[in-house]
Amino acid sequence: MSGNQIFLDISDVTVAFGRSRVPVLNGIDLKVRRGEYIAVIGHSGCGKSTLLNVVAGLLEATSGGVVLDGREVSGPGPDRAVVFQNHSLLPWLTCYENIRLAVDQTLSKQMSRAERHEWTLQNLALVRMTHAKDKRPGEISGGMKQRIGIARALSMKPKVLLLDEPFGALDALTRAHLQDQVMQIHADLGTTVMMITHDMDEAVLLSDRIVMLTNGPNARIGEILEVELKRPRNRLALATDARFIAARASVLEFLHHRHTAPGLVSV
Ligand SMILES: Nc1ncnc2c1ncn2[C@@H]1O[C@H](COP(=O)(O)OP(=O)(O)OP(=O)(O)O)[C@@H](O)[C@H]1O
Repeated sequence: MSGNQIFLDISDVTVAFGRSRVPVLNGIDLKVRRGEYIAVIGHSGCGKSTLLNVVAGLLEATSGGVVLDGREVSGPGPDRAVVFQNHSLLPWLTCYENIRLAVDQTLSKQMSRAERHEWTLQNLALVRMTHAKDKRPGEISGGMKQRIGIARALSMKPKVLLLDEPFGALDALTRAHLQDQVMQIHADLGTTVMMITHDMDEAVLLSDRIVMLTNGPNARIGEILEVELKRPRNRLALATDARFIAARASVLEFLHHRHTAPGLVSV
């Protein structure tokens, strides 16, 4: 990938916690194009959330760094919106107000009050939650809360959407439904996405590339799989698609057999 194609540049990121100083992540190098959908997969505890937190600016790398659209990441910012597994909506605000708060915090200089109202409604519509705009988080399902969380993140017009196992706590049907919505939003808006998942099917269905981390400590990128499936993707058609099955098998094989063999890849 040439220099001017790189939108998100994760460069030689090493993270060590505490006294032992044994790095959790060691020398993570990843170059992401604008609009690319990246999944990060690896065994529990290998450092996926740690990597996402470094990109989010919630955690400082021990060495190495992250550059987004030419600017060094040095703390959290609205250009990197995060959606966590456990929806973090404010329970005393309605769905509309949860999104509106984010809009007011990030876009009040660019948009008038009326425009911010319209933009909030547009983002509710984007995740098909207009009907629940006046409900509070306690009155809606887990899947609906995640949809509001995604709408809130997108409403900030982030350069990168960071998803930390966003569908992990949902039942299979709700999960499938939300994956389809995220695929549609990615197609419509061209958002650059970095998503952590444990789910191989999800990784293959949604991503352009799957970054597979070796086990920690000292986790590295073991392999990067290019998912060469045409978009739009249809989950039913893909279930019997030989390339989908082969990509899934490749991730499975890595997670079962090759996760301890740190082969360095250049990206
Ligand atoms: N703030 C912290 N202080 C000390 N150790 C930490 C801290 N955050 C994470 N770790 C350790 O770093 C390692 C990687 O954690 P991380 O949450 O990034 O893994 P993960 O791959 O996201 O795991 P999972 O898939 O289970 O969510 C773990 O051993 C964890 O205990």
